[in-house]
Amino acid sequence: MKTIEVDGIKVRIQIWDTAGQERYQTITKQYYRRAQGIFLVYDISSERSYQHIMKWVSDVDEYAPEGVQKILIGNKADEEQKRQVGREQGQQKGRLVLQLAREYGMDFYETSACTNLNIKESFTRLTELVLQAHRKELDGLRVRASNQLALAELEEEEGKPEGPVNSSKTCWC
Ligand SMILES: Nc1nc2c(ncn2[C@@H]2O[C@H](COP(=O)(O)OP(=O)(O)OP(=O)(O)O)[C@@H](O)[C@H]2O)c(=O)[nH]1
Repeated sequence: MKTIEVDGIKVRIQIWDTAGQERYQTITKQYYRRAQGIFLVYDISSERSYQHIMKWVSDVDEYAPEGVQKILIGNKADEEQKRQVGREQGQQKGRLVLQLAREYGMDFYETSACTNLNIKESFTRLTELVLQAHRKELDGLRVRASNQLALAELEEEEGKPEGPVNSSKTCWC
């Protein structure tokens, strides 16, 4: 659990670090179901880790809720001398890193847990995206609720007898 401030609002976020290894996949997939935001992380010094990103993307598409927010992260940016995946050069089935991120609607950051590069920024951004999505969903619900209310009022109005009810006029004696 961590509390961060986004747009002046204090937000408590729960962070899960899922295991990357294949043998923990069954457990990992269970975490997707309740996720609101996901970082897809590769290691810039490992082309192999970048090649796995597409598999993570398709798992997220399959197991995470529809509106889940995703950010692509190239970690270990401090390991420049060991870099195998460039921001521009890293290829994933012919797509460059930035192209891949754009195609899947993901923001992209290079980070370093060692030097703290872009750590706060990426967490703040993901939280911002989750809040925005949440607000949109709430706005949608509000519009739908007020439409239904208006419809109900209209139906009630239509159900009423026309004109004012005047007891003296309805009396035949
Ligand atoms: N140089 C450098 N090393 C890092 C960075 N982030 C993590 N590491 C190192 O990379 C190794 C693996 O880190 P983990 O945090 O265990 O990676 P993980 O992705 O959670 O690994 P899985 O348990 O397989 O999912 C450790 O030795 C870390 O110290 C970074 O930004 N820069």
